[in-house]
Amino acid sequence: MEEKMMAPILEVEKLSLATRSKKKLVSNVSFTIGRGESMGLVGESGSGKSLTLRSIIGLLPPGIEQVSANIRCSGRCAMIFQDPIGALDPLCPVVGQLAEVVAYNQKVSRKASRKIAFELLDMLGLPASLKQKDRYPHQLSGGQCQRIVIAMALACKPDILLCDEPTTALDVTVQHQILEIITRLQKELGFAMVFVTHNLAIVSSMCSRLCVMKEGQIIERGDTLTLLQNPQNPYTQRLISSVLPVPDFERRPVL
Ligand SMILES: Nc1ncnc2c1ncn2[C@@H]1O[C@H](COP(=O)(O)OP(=O)(O)OP(=O)(O)O)[C@@H](O)[C@H]1O
Repeated sequence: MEEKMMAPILEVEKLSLATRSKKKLVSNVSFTIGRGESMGLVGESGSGKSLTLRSIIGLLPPGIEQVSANIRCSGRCAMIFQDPIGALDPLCPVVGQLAEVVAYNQKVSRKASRKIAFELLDMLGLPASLKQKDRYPHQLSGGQCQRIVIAMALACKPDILLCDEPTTALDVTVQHQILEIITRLQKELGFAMVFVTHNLAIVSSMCSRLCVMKEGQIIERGDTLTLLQNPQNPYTQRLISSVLPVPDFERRPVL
């Protein structure tokens, strides 16, 4: 089923990627994202989700080549990676790093960039103490580092945010807080989103549309809830049936 069209902010047409030795990694991936829209990208490990996102932002790893693609992005694009600590420079205090991203992207003075960085700290619920004493990434928790990374992405004033499993490395309660922050910010700032995850509960609550990838191709796509309720492709059916149900503690017999 082809997706419904809003004013597109991103169009990916026939994206194919391969290694230098011509091993196909992503084949003919196409999708369109409307302004403010959220699309989930799910599928087995190694199916090409991360490489698809990296292609859009032009950050393919060395050794991977774009064989074909027509990518049209009519706005600013930012990306949040899976490993927040790895995404930060370990040798540079975090507020300094954030201010640098602000200064570079918003073309403002050093002083103004620090002020904007402080506003972003507040927006992301980071400790006010960071304003008095900056800290290195290893001195923050994983959740705090991911908030810094999100703040950096927002400093680019993105029209589209690419999220590559942004909560996978975090514990479940922090995952929930980060997802709430992303949802709130999307409502406030109106950016579109492509959200890569293995978690179908996350896509069902955050994404109106869903693409399922397998072996480098999109094998099924559609409105998220319709697709999850009525998957057509046998792989999607297996993916959905492999989700563990929440235990029904009420009915569990007392041992
Ligand atoms: N730098 C690289 N060099 C060679 N092959 C790579 C490289 N990075 C990824 N690949 C291969 O490309 C394919 C797609 O990888 P990708 O990281 O996009 O998968 P993914 O769907 O995001 O997986 P996961 O859910 O585990 O993150 C995989 O077969 C992977 O082994």
